[in-house]
Amino acid sequence: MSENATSHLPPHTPEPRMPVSAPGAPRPVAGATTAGSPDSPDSPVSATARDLVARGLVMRYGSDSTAPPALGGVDLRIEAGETVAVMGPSGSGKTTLLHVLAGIVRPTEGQVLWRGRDVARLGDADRTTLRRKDFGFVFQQGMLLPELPAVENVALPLLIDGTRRAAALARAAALFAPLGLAGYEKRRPGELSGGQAQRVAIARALVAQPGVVFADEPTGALDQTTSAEVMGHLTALVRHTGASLVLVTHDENVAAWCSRVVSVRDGRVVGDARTGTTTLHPAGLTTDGALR
Ligand SMILES: Nc1ncnc2c1ncn2[C@@H]1O[C@H](COP(=O)(O)OP(=O)(O)OP(=O)(O)O)[C@@H](O)[C@H]1O
Repeated sequence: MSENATSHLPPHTPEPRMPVSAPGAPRPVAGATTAGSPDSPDSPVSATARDLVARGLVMRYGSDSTAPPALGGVDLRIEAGETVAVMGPSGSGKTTLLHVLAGIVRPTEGQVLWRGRDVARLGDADRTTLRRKDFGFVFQQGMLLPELPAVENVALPLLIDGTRRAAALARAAALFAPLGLAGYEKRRPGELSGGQAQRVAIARALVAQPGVVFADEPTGALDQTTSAEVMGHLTALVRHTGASLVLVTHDENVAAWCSRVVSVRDGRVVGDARTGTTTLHPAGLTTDGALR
């Protein structure tokens, strides 16, 4: 990512308030510090309208009230600009938590507050609009439309939202150089490597400048080197746009790119730690945590 390339990006909000670390490998999660009381969803400390707040989330699939719930009472505040990895054993509720926070499924109990509204209680149409305008998504398999060129895949959220075609394609194309994809705009997904396809998916998730990006095992299908490259691009771009990131992963190397790690077990949050990580681009182009 070059400075010239990033200058094509949309205007961005100020960088999040994180300590700065040197470029290079991300810091290990083992060096994490325990998050303090400001993370309590009820804490007024540093609360902003762009925080995503979960209160008392309970999720039961099906009607058996005696079965253990997938979420057993989750309270969480994700501050604007934070990059949060959600970790935990298989079946612990990570994906359920991500889906509830993103308004993909409704919780059995509890609230998800975003910009003064309870996402969990919005009607279907409002939740769909919210997911389209305010939230971006990256999944393990990029879920790109195979028949469309990469740039049209990226432009899709804007086109669906009514942006004129030329403007949508221009905004989409502006993301290719920062993601190291210059020249790949017209390739179809089948003509891209796994890592390139995931970078296209990242561009699509960010093109509408969402407030929160949700990513479920975004590098789960990639090797370690490609995974690090994709995570570098994802976290750098998210921070550049001022969005928050909520990322589900099993991989500590992936979690280490995030500024905070939330551990989930049996549907409950059992750990919450700051890693101190900020923008760590693989190319080491920044020394102050900012993309220019
Ligand atoms: N659609 C569903 N219907 C019924 N039960 C479900 C559904 N989705 C998840 N569950 C159950 O909810 C619990 C939590 O599942 P979830 O997928 O959230 O866990 P996870 O931590 O993301 O797991 P993994 O790491 O294996 O993806 C599990 O017991 C799972 O079987």
